[in-house]
Amino acid sequence: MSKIITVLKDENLVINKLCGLIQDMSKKAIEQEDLFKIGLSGGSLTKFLSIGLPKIDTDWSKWRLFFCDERLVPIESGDSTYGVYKSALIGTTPLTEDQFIKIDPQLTAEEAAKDYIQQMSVYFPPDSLPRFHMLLLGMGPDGHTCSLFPGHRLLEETSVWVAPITDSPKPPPSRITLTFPVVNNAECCVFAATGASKADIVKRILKNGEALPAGKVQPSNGKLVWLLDEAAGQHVKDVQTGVL
Ligand SMILES: O=C1O[C@H](COP(=O)(O)O)[C@@H](O)[C@H](O)[C@H]1O
Repeated sequence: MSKIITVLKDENLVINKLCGLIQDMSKKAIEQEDLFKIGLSGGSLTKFLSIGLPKIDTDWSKWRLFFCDERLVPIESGDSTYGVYKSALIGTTPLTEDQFIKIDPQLTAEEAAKDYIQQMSVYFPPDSLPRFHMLLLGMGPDGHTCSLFPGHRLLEETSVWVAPITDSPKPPPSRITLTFPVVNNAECCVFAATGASKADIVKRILKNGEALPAGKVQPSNGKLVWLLDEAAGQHVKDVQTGVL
């Protein structure tokens, strides 16, 4: 695994760098496979992508957008990650609704996870682990990523690509999430975190090496990138690595 930790001056620079990386990865994937398979997270990432993605240069028709995790709520709810991207990206980019691989919020979490695996099987051969070109990840103040929370039994889940969770410590409680074997099989995983509220957890993971969920993201045959602004990265400037 190659690992890059970069602390940039402010959130705008994080957004520019993140979207520049997405542009480069999309071009490479489209050249090689004629399709770009990317996984999106919710939370603060929705804001970064809503600002940055409309400015990039790419062949949008080749994109297929999946969810690293999703909440089992109606699409109209402010908690629906797809709902947020739908309002922010359809109309401001050439993306269309059918390029998003969405959950069915009418299903139970268990049914939705199985259904999502079925939908993924159209794009990934069922007999090996899915290999996303890129996963865009967030990290909560407790160190969770996707809907993989500290101390939760799903951290050990290895038998399915996508798991249901009905006791998420962060509301809403019912969600589905990619599991670690899939996350760590991606070509490139990128964390973007900004603001002083993330400084302590960033230090615990990147400096102290605590085995929190976000710290367990270590793509076995891929690239890991952490993009931080000065506020989030204030305690880790001395552990910056690599060049982007
Ligand atoms: O609940 C969630 O939280 C994480 C982190 O969100 P952030 O707002 O602290 O960046 C997010 O990555 C995940 O997709 C979401 O469901």
